[in-house]
Amino acid sequence: MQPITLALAKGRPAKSTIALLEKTDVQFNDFHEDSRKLVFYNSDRSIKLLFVKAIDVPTYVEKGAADIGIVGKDNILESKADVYELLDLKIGKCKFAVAGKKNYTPEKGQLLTIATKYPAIAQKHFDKKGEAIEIVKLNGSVELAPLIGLADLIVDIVETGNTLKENGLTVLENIEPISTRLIVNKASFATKSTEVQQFISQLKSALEG
Ligand SMILES: Nc1ncnc2c1ncn2[C@@H]1O[C@H](COP(=O)(O)OP(=O)(O)OP(=O)(O)O)[C@@H](O)[C@H]1O
Ligand SMILES: O=P(O)(O)OC[C@H]1O[C@H](OP(=O)(O)OP(=O)(O)O)[C@H](O)[C@@H]1O
Repeated sequence: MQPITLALAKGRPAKSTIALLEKTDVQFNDFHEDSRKLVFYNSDRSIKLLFVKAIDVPTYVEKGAADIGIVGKDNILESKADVYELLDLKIGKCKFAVAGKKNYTPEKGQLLTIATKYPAIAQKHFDKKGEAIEIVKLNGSVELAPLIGLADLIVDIVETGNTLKENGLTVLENIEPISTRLIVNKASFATKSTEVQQFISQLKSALEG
């Protein structure tokens, strides 16, 4: 058996992912999501875990720095990485949506300004609809943009809807559902097929059990 490297996204879904792994034979004994350590090993050192920023996970996997990645679909879509997506872990569930002020209606022929942390996803959504937009890239608190006239609308993650509600905004259009996914490097899928398949089947059993 060859060792495999797993890139796990920091952030909200990390705890649930580790809890899922704990239902398999894969245990990272000294792992803690608040740890400042970035590299962990399972007990027989057959799996090396890299604990990295979510948006970087698809890059680690595409470039072969990790064989497998566990990360939100939002980051997979935004990175446009060329990887295989093989399993939905059904955790970290939320969705992408276009949101804005209630009853927002643009002027005819108006070039919409969209604030978002996810420019590639926003661009793709409006390209599909054949609508030209201008993007304002923000790194957080995106809901503020329509309130202060920085943008007409936002493209962002919605989970409970509380952030929109508390800021007087509403979902105007659903884009697509998001959850945590398992991705695999294309070369590793061929060269480490046994190890990758074994890891995936363990996770599948944990998900079903
Ligand atoms: N309400 C939510 N808001 C944002 N992300 C969510 C939410 N619910 C689930 N997720 C998932 O959690 C991931 C982000 O978690 P979190 O916001 O903790 O990350 P982060 O490390 O703070 O990210 P960033 O550095 O981009 O702010 C997303 O990639 C998404 O897949
Ligand atoms: O529908 P809700 O349950 O309210 O969750 C959605 C909110 O959570 C995320 O923000 P996050 O907390 O990551 O903060 P940020 O604005 O700094 O990105 C997301 O960008 C929304 O703002």
